[in-house]
Amino acid sequence: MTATVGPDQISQNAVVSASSVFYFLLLPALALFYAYWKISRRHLLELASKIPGPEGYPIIGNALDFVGSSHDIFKKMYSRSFEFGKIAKFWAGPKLLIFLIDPRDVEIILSSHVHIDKASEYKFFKPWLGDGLLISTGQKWRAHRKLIAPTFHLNVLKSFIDLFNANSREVVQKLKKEAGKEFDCHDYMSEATVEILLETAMGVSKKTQDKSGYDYALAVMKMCDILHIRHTKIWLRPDILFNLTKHATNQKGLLNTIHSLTRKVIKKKRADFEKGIRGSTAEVPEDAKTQKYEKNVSSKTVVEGLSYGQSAGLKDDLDVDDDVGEKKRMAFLDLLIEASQNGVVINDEEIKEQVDTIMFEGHDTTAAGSSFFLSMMGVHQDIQDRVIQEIDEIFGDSDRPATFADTLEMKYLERCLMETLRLYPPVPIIARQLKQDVKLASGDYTLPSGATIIIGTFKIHRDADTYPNPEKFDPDNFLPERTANRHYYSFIPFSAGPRSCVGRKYAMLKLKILLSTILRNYRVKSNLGEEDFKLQADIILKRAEGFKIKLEPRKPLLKA
Ligand code: HEM
Repeated sequence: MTATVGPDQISQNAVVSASSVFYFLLLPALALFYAYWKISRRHLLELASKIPGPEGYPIIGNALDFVGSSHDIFKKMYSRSFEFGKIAKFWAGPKLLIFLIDPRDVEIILSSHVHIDKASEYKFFKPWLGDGLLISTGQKWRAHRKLIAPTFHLNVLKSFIDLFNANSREVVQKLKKEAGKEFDCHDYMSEATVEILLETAMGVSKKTQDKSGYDYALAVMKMCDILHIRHTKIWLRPDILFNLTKHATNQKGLLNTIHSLTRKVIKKKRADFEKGIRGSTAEVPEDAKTQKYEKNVSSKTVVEGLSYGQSAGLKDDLDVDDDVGEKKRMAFLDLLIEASQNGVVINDEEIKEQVDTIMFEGHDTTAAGSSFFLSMMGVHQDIQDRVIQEIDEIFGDSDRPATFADTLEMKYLERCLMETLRLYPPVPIIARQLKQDVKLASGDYTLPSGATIIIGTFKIHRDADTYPNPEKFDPDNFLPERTANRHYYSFIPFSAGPRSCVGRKYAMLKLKILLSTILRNYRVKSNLGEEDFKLQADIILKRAEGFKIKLEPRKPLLKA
């Protein structure tokens, strides 16, 4: 009997033989790809083998070091940092991470106009910040940096002083209800920094938003949690896996909250622009205006060997000569809207990306910096006494607003702020992707092209070779005679070089006014010591337990 073969059987056989061919070809293809991958990495592996670092497991490398809560990971990485010298490598799976601590090596990377590419980890910011200043690179970054840096020039910042005062006074009023109780000051600092940014750099009233600045700040904090999860849990890095998780759904909702505020801000500013309105439309109460108190001050920017958050010896594009005198410069969003009219330098989508970038970079960092400062005042009562004494000498019994000249007199407060940024830098690490080999200055090491370089700001700031007794809060670390003897790159809370923080001067000026206004009205207390702080670094350095302080009113409160 002859067996007959039906059409179904024929097509089944065809499928089987096609898949056999596929697997027959797939295996050699995979083997070839693996061989190519190994050969292409030979150079990287060879140079990496000369760099000290912990032993890792096959395939996953040292990825297990990144398991645990945000606080556990931070604690583990910091304690491991003492096992090695000033350079150490880690393997996050196949990815080579090299930590740099020596300021001479850090200078080579940060001062370079070549090594400006951000590490691939920054790509998780893309759905949020697009190609904004923080993550863009190449020609786009150069053109936009050139456009944006002048909008944070000191002459523009001086025009924000009244708004800094008005908003700081509102914080003092809002804090009234917390007097005498333990509470988390970060909530108040976040809300205030968002609202100050809206009224100054964005030039719109904070009433433009339906909700409070706190809702935006909360969405940003939750977004940072998600990004941190993707950085540390390497299996969540591919979009295809991430999109299957609840984090992806949460991210969608959070980005909606964040982007709806930025869209509203831009719409309002455009409408003002079309009506011929320029500058901030936020209202300043009469008693927060400084004009009648402002003395004639020189436009020098350097105070006691420091230039707004970095060593005076370091210069960047924010330190352009003040020769232009009082020449009018434009605030951030005004200038962007005007530049977009010609459509050459920046388009509408790019404006949105830059607004999102400034709103994020400008608020979460400063909220953390000010919360750590208040925590330090609470812990170190003797140091707080000296800050309060300096402020009382400047203002006496008057409740007048702080002028630019006053901020130059706040020398001890400035040293305390620097010391806070040294011990608790809001951006604890900076990461760059190398596109060519780099020879280091500190020893016979060469960083291979393709490696991710981690500038360990937190660790650099606590290096005993630079700072005697490095874990002690000591504002005298910033006395001119001490800063003069230090390597410029041993204090880099705002990064340094061509990609330094564009908001450095803005942040320092605003923080001086905000913090002095709070301390003119309250004394800070704390039940906890620094040893109780549980640090975590989900993008921005925070206290995992919250920034818990207590406030005691000092005298009748400033008028709102
Ligand atoms: C205490 C407050 C602040 C700290 C500690 C801080 C720190 C930093 C650091 C370390 C970087 C480099 C990040 C990196 O390379 O990954 C940076 C970049 C940046 N910051 Fe800040 N920042 C602060 C406040 C601000 C403010 C107030 C603004 C704007 C109003 C701002 C806008 C930016 C922008 C746009 C960049 C990207 C610059 C570029 O790549 O060209 N920052 N900041």
